[in-house]
Amino acid sequence: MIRVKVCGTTSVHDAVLAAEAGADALGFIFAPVSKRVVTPQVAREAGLGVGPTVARVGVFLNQGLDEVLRLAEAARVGSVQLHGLLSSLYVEQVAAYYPVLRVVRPAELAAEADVWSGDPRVTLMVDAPEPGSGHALDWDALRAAFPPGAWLAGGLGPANVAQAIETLEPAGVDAVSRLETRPGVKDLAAVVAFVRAARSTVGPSYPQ
Ligand SMILES: O=C(O)c1ccccc1NCC(=O)[C@H](O)[C@H](O)COP(=O)(O)O
Repeated sequence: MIRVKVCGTTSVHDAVLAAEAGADALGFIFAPVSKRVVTPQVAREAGLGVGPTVARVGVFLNQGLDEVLRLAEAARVGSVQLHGLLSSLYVEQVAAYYPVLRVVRPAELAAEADVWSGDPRVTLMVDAPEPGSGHALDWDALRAAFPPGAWLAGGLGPANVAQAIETLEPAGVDAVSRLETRPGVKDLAAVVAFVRAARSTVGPSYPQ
């Protein structure tokens, strides 16, 4: 079944709302440059508010190993999502502590898929070059290179997520800007519609 992640959660209220809408995972952004940055304390409280079945993911952009591990621990997230220009060694070091969603641009996909193929600690997520920008990718152009098990992000929302899933069969989808009334504040109707639209698809045809 397709996994659905709602990113950019900045309050306990929005975390509960997304969980009730059926999200499998919530993203908490700890990159200081983001308009959706959240404190580890709020992320931790939000995690306690949604119960044990909703995964919590700490989201980072070009941040040092110590900072990633410190914030992830303080927030009690279960996995981390790594954006940016990062060495394989760095990703390995983080993966020694947390399962990693490694975010790659379309141009980097083939090389990164080679590096991480068969490594259960690292899952690829293909996203637009600027995270959280709402820019959709050219799914048809990605079709040949999209690896089984990878996730998809980039401009996904209620109106296009089903089409994206049908085209690329990702293992999971992730979105933020099309699910907000303003940066960092969730639009309940959009979150509900996004989860519903993703679930309306049949999901990946390969074994998970
Ligand atoms: O959204 C941000 O502000 C952000 C900033 C820095 C690093 C990551 C960020 N978001 C990460 C996400 O997982 C987004 O959901 C993903 O990039 C898709 O965003 P969108 O195209 O707006 O749906």
